[in-house]
Order: sequence, then C-alpha cells, then structure tokens
Amino acid sequence: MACLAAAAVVAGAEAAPLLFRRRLAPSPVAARRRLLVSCRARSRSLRTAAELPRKSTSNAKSHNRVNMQRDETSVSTDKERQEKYGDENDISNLQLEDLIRMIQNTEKNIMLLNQARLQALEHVEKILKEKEDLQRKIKILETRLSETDARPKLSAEGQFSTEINDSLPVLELDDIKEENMLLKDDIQFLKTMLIEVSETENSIFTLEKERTLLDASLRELESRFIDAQADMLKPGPRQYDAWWEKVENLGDLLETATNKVENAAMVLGRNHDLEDKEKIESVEERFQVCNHEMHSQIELYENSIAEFHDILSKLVEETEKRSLEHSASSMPSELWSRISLLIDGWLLEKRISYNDANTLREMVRKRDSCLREAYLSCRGMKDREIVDNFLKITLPGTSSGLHIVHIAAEMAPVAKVGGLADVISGLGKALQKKGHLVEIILPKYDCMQNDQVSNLKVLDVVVQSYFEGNLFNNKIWTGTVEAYAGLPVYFIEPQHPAKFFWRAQYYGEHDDFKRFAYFSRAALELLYQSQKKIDIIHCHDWQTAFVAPLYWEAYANLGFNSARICFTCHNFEYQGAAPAQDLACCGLDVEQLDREDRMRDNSHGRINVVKGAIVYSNIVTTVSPTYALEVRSEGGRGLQDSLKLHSRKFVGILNGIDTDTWNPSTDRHLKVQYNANDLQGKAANKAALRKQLNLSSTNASQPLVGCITRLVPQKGVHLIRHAIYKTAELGGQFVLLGSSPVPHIQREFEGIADHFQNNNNIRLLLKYDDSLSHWIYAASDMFIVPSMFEPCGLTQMIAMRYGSVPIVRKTGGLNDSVFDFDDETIPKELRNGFTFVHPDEKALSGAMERAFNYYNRKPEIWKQLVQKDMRIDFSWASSASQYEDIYQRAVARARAAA
Ligand SMILES: Nc1ncnc2c1ncn2[C@@H]1O[C@H](COP(=O)(O)OP(=O)(O)O)[C@@H](O)[C@H]1O
Repeated sequence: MACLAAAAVVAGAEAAPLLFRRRLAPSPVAARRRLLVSCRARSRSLRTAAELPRKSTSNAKSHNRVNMQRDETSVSTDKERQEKYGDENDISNLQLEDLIRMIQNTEKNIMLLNQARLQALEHVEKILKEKEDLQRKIKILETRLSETDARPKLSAEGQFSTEINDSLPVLELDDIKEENMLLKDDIQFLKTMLIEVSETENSIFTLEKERTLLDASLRELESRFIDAQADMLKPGPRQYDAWWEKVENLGDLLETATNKVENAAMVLGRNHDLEDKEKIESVEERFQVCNHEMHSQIELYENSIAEFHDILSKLVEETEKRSLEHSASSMPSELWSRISLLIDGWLLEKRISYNDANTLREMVRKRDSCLREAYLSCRGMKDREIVDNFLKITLPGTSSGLHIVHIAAEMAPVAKVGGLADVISGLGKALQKKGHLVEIILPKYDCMQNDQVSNLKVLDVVVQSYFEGNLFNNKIWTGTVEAYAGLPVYFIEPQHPAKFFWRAQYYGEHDDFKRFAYFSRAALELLYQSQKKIDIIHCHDWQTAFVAPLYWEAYANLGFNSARICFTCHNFEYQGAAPAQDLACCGLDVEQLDREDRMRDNSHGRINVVKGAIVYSNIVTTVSPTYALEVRSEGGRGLQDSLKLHSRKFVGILNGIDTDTWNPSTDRHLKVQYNANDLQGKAANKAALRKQLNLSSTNASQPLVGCITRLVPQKGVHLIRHAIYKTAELGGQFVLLGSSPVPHIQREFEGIADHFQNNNNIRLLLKYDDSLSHWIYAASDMFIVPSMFEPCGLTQMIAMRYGSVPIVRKTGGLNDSVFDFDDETIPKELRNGFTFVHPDEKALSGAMERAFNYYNRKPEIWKQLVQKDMRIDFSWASSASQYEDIYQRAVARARAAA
C-alpha cells in the first residue's frame, strides 16, 4: 500500500508543475506589467461605462462582483449628475461619492481575500499532514513491495527456499492478491488526495485573481483620483500631497503583498516536487513566514485604507462646502440678472408680494446658492411653478451689498453716443462684480442696438406716469447686456403721442428737455411701483438730473424714500436749462423750485436741471479730480457757486475703462490680437488698416496718428485740423474717425476729407463706427486728444491700452491720466505720453514734434514707452471702489438718521 501511495505522489509531482506554470507569472516585472495593463483596461472600460451607461450595464454582467459594483456606481453617478446638477462643473462631488463607494467595495474585497486566504491555509495544512502520512505509508509500501518482488525471484531460482520457508512466514498467493487490492485502494485514495491538492491550487488561483482585482481596484482609484483632482475645487496643495502619498503607499503595500502571494504560490507549487520531509518542512516554514508577512501587509493596507477613508471624508466635506459657495458665485452674472428681472416682473405683475420680492432680491444680491438651485431646476417648468419654486426657498437674510439703480440716457453698446455710455456699463459692471445688485433704466430708443440685448421682452404690465397733467402708459421692456456681464436693464417705452424716443436719434431734438423730463419721471414711477428697497439711485447728466428733485419733492412723501441720490455730471457744458414753466411738465412745482437756492439758473433766470441735481442730490460727482477743480471756477459754466456751496458732497472720480471690452489680446474687432509682450500683432493691424483705407504701405515704420472723437468745439476741432496737416508735414499718416452734431463743423471736415481723398497718407472717416474705432486704436502709433476742456476723456486711456501713445492737452481728466514723457518733475514711471498746455497750434506742434522725434530716432525707447502704456491699469476697479465708498457712506448716514 505504501509503495502505491509513493508512486501516486510521484505521479502528482509530475502533473503539478504544469498546472502552476500556467498560472504563475514568470517574473515580478512581467506580473506588474500584466497588472498595469489589466488595470488600464479596466479603467478605460469604467470611463466608457460612465459615458455610456447602457453599454456598461450589459458589460458588467460578464464581470465579477467587484466589477459589477463599480459599474453600477458609474451608472448611478451619471444619473445623479443629470438629476441633481445638470451641470458638468459639479462633477467633482460625484466623483468623490464614487470614490467612497469604491473604497467600500475595496474593503469588502479585502475581507473576501482574507477569508479565501484562511481557507487556503487550512487546505494547505491538511494537505501537508496527509502528505506526511502518505510518505510514511509509501515507505512501508516500498519496503513491502521490494520484499514481495524478491520472494518469487528466490523461489524461481530454488535458492533459499528452505531458508525462506523457515525464516519468513509463507505468503500465499491469495495474500498477495489481497495486498494488491489494498494497494489499489491506496492508489485510489492518493488520487482523491491529488484532486484535493489540485482544488487547493484552484483556490490559490482564485485568491490570486482576487488579489489582481484588488490591485486593479486600487489602480482604478488612482485614475479616478487623477480625474477628481482635475475636476475638484482645488483643495489645499498640502492636502493633495498627503493624499497622494497615501495612494502611493497603498500601491507599494499592495505590490509587496502581491509579490508575497506569488512567492507563496510558487513555493506551494514547488512542494509537489519535494519528496523528503525536510524540504516540505522548510517550505512550510517559508510559507508561514510569507503568510505572516502577507498578513501584516494586509493589515497595513487596511489601516492605510481606513486613514485614506478619513482623509477622503474630510475632503468631501470641505469640497461640498466649497462647491456650494463656488457654484453659487460662479454662476454667470447674466443668470443673476435674469433672476432679478424675473422677480421684478412678478412683483409688477402682482404675482408675488413686496416682502417676497425683497427677500428674493436680497438672495440675488448675496448670490444665494438655494436661489441658484431653484433657478436651475426651473427648466421646462410653467410660470406658476417657477414662481412657487422661488417662493419655497425665500428665507430671511441680510446683505452688505447695495441695490444700485442707474438712470441714464446712454449705455454701451446698446445706446452709445460718447463716454457716458461707456461709464454706465463699465461702472455698472464693476459694481456688480463687487457684489452689488445693479440695474440700469434707459429709454427704449427706436435706434438702439437691440441685438446687444439678450432676452429683450416686454413685461405684461403697464406703468403709468405723469406728464403735463395726464397719466400716460409706459411699456416696460427688460433684457440683459451680455457684453457687460449681463447687466439687467429696463427700457421704458412711453405710450405718448409725441413718440419721445422714436426719433431715429438719441439727442438733438427740439423737445429734448421734455423727452428726458418725461423719461426721468417714468423711471422713478417704475421704481416706485415695483416697490424696490433701493439704496442708491444714480442719475447722470442733465437728461436724468430731473430725478433728484422729483425724488425728494414728489416721491419721498409717498414713503418711497429708502434710496440716496447720486448725481454725476459728465460734462458741465450741458446743463438742461429751460424756461421755468417747462419744469412743470414732469410734475415738479415750479413755484417751489424756481428759487436761487434750488433750481433757478445762476445767470440766465431760467430753470437749470443740473443745478437742481446739485442741490437735491445726496452725492454729486464729476468724472476726474482735475475737472472737479476746474468746474469750481470757470469750467463750471455758471454753476461754480452752486458747486462751492455744496462742495462737501461734491467729488471728482476719474473714470475707468472696461478692460474686457478694450483688450487688444482678445478684441474680436482686430485683424490680429496682441499684447505688450508681443507687438507683432499691432504692426499687422497697422498694415491691414493701411490696406483697407488705401493708405501707403511703402514704409512700414511710417508713424500712424489716430483720432477718434465727437467733432465738437470742446474737442479742439481747430487743433485736430492742425494735427492733420502737421502729421503730413512730419511725414506721418493720419486717420480720423468722428462725426459732428454741429452742421458747420461737419461741413468743414467733409471739406478736409475731400481735400485728402486721394492722398495716400491722410484719411478722414466722418461717421460713428465702433468696430472701426477698435481697429484704429490698435493700428495707430500715436493718438491725438487736443481738447479745449475734457471732463475725463476715455480715448486717451483706450489708446494707451492698445499701445498708441497719447498726445493730449493738459486739461481735466487728460491731466489726470497722461503725464509728459519729458517732464522731469513727474516720476519717471508715470510718464506715458506727450502733453501741451496752451490750446494753440504751436503748443500742439511742439508736442507732436517731440513724439515724432522719439518715434523716428529712438525706436527702442519708443517701444518701451508703448509697452509701459499697455500695462497701465485703467480698469474700473479703483474708481468703482471710490463710488462704492461714497455710496456706502451716504447709506450709512441715512440709516443713522433714520
Ligand atoms: N466716431 C466714433 N466712432 C466710434 N466710436 C467713437 C466715435 N467717436 C467717439 N467714440 C467713442 O466714444 C467714446 C468717447 O468718450 P470720451 O473720450 O469720454 O468723449 P465724449 O464722451 O466727450 O464723447 C470712446 O469710447 C470713443 O471710442
């Protein structure tokens, strides 16, 4: 029996290596490569699953349990994403949830692995014991077999027969047969044992498979983390470092564990070759050591996973918190504007109460994330449902942001005549960016650029306003101006027979006084009826100066008095003077107001609306500090005494420019975009403009002088004319873009344009063309602003942003923004252009000659000047802060008084 058992073990030893050769990796490197490949494949399949949920579900069926769990997670994540967020920006949240689920799955898998490993160990122990027994039996059997073999041989030779007969018990044939039967049984038994051995091998194989999957899970986690890292809201770099360190540790640990398992399996395989007990014992010992090591590695792995889990939870918490903040604040401002307009519309249409409207407005101001969610979830809902949805989330709250309403006659790019339009949009956008709720009210001009307004729609409401003893209906339109971060705008369309804003032009009508008196009244009526709790009503120039006296004389008494009035005069040349009785048209009490200390003009005995605004406003501003000084004397055009009297509330704040609209590196109007570091594009724009305007291109470095302006006396038209001739004399090229509301000036310039029609160095374009203006700023080397007076002036700032060096007269805002390159009394870093003081041709010529000189003779210095100019910060940031400051002080004073 022992001999047969031994033979069976030998047979098993031959079969076993084949089995192991098939499943064991030939080397750790190859094994690692195989793992990586399978890992990548799985990662790819998972990603595909997230994108194609159906496909992944069907694929998942053919995979094992771990696979299934992960694929289901992907599918549900995808669904959740669509349901909860509808927005790819929030994917990071879902990936983290995903990761947590995967960690949990991985932990389950580790438990399974442990169980399988324990089972395998039990099997191995059992097998080893049985092996020992078997070996013992084999030895006995071998001895007996050799004895059995020896006996017939001896009998056949006739030798020792007596000896055998005498010394050994005589074995009958039947006994041998019986012995053989027993041996057969033993062989059968050994075969069963061998089957068990092979089953053990299989279970180790399964174990290894589980481990491979575990490894793949970890790789998957790593790849998910890489994705998550890209999408998540940038938690602190230190957090990520710690996190990655953990992942790397886990990877290493798993790799070590993998090697141990492989070694153990290999050793187990080899033991089939071992015949003596010593070897088996040493194998067993090594197996125990490996097993122990593997156990401790798995423990470490589990601890690391737990730690990793903790870090993840914290990360998730923080990310959720940040994601809420971020997602609310990151919603484009045009969407907030739309919400704001919705609320106002509902209130005017009496679909929500005043209190609810105010609460919602407060939430808009605070960029409340609940409101954002409510708005985003409204897609496809009916109006009533949307209102309900919004009302559900009304919560009490406070905000430090202000509700600011600008009432103006212009706004870029919808209704632009000059700088006023740029200021309304630029300042509005900057204030909105600072967290204030900003709205604009404009007349609905027939000639305005409707295509610049998004979602332009008429509200289902009619606002009535007073005019000349009657009430007139007004249609109220709403829309947002995307070019300026979605500023919300109201457009008032009077239903008045005089068709005030259906004149195919903005200004210049015989009844301008009445047109804008009507508009100012209707704008206040709109605010009053929408029951807004406004902090600041900001009116601009004489066209909306009526608002100040109207507010305090007519509306404050009605309880509409929460706001403080800010009036900005962009140009004291235009004051809205008229016969006193004209003031009555908008409901103002002429008797009350036609007084020296109120609205009577200081010199002509007429009524003066700018003076009224100075008297009645809480804050009065103008558009540069130098101009604020100038208007306190001659520049005030008769209002200097009023300004002096009200000097405590009067301040000059330099305008900014909208640096998104005026940005050579992104400007869509340019042929080639460029920046201060790369001026090639500027040269390309110059070449293209020359070609377009049929100007000479023979000398690429021939300087090009630009001028973009309203052609009015204020702008120094005689000096502009002189600059044209002077440029020709200096060997440069000149491009003028401008038009004039003054007929004789327009005619004069038409004559000059004709004169130079065939000249290949001078071109006059007598029109308004916004797109062309961008191109000229970019193409020109120098820019002329020879104004007689200039409240602020934007063109010199825009020119510098586009690398065109300004040549300006030292007045008003030009004096606050351009500093002479040769003036040694000015710090060098501030010197950015060429200035002249006297408003005459000689002074202008001097400044031009100096500029040409630098350009022609010192190209390196010129280039540095161009680059310096392009880098100056003319954004609204600082000016808007100054406005914010004076608004807040006025509001604080009002609250204190209340
Ligand atoms: N003919 C024109 N075509 C296009 N834009 C013009 C034209 N004339 C003036 N502008 C633009 O109008 C604005 C002028 O602002 P500013 O310098 O403050 O002068 P003002 O407001 O006195 O007209 C600038 O944005 C300038 O580019």
